[in-house]
Amino acid sequence: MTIQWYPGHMAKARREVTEKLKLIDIVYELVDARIPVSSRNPMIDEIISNKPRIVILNKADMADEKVTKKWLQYFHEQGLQAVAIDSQKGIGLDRIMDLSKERLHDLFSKMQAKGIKPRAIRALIVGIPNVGKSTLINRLAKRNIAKTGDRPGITKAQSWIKVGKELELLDTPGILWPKFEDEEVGLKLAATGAIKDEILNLQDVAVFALRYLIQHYPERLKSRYQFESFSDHVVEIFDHIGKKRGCLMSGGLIDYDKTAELIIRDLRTMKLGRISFEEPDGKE
Ligand SMILES: Nc1nc2c(ncn2[C@@H]2O[C@H](COP(=O)(O)OP(=O)(O)OP(=O)(O)O)[C@@H](O)[C@H]2O)c(=O)[nH]1
Repeated sequence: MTIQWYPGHMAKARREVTEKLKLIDIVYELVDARIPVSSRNPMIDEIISNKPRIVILNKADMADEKVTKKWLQYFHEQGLQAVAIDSQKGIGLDRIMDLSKERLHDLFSKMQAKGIKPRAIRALIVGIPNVGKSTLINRLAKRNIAKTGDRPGITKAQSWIKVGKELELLDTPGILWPKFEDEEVGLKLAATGAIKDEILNLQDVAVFALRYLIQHYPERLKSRYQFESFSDHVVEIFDHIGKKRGCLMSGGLIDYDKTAELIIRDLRTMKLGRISFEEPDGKE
């Protein structure tokens, strides 16, 4: 789903998340491990405020492991707990629970000291479109999704999903907007598939991706597209790939749209391996 964000829509999304925050103990902020900053909501700190939070780097199976490690360190240095997961295969999910307990230990001890009966941790998943919120909810819930029903005393009925005995998730995640006014962020979102292809220029996205690959992953390019001699000029690389893969128009001219499509498809289907598009010590 791609949402067209406009000011009214943003305000509504923010209001909805703020409402939900009142019901929960902890926020799971889902980001794309390949672009952990570009896939964040630009106002997230303000929106979440001082509610406990865990940053979850999803789709870690598609990101460069070495870079993901740096990101985990980066968030740690920012005072945030972070974990890298693959919600499609369910890898790393146990760690979410461990970190949640760790983070909420003091709060729950205080509640107990006040005589409040121990209960499950209540959590809300938030993130930009397509980051994997539903996949994570389904994974966590496994097959035995149990809704605990509505809670009294809240304006809008909310359903909870039980995850074992110790965790309850709000069943509708909070959808937030990305920082799309920044062109480079838009290109990164497009390269990773977070933005629908119809609303962007595929050639721009492919050129952006190629430039990044030339700089950070030249070996992957060389082996995927069999370069005999490798130029680091993006147009020559584009031409080479177009020719090599038969993306030609009548008269033998290179079909740049087709070539761009092929490059992007290769990227998204991991034919070029696990790739991260931003690093904490580099550009965002
Ligand atoms: N490889 C990989 N793909 C994932 C992972 N998590 C989700 N996906 C895929 O990413 C796509 C989007 O996932 P969703 O769960 O629909 O994302 P969402 O955040 O709920 O999206 P919206 O409903 O648009 O807000 C789907 O094709 C998922 O299969 C993951 O950890 N690894």
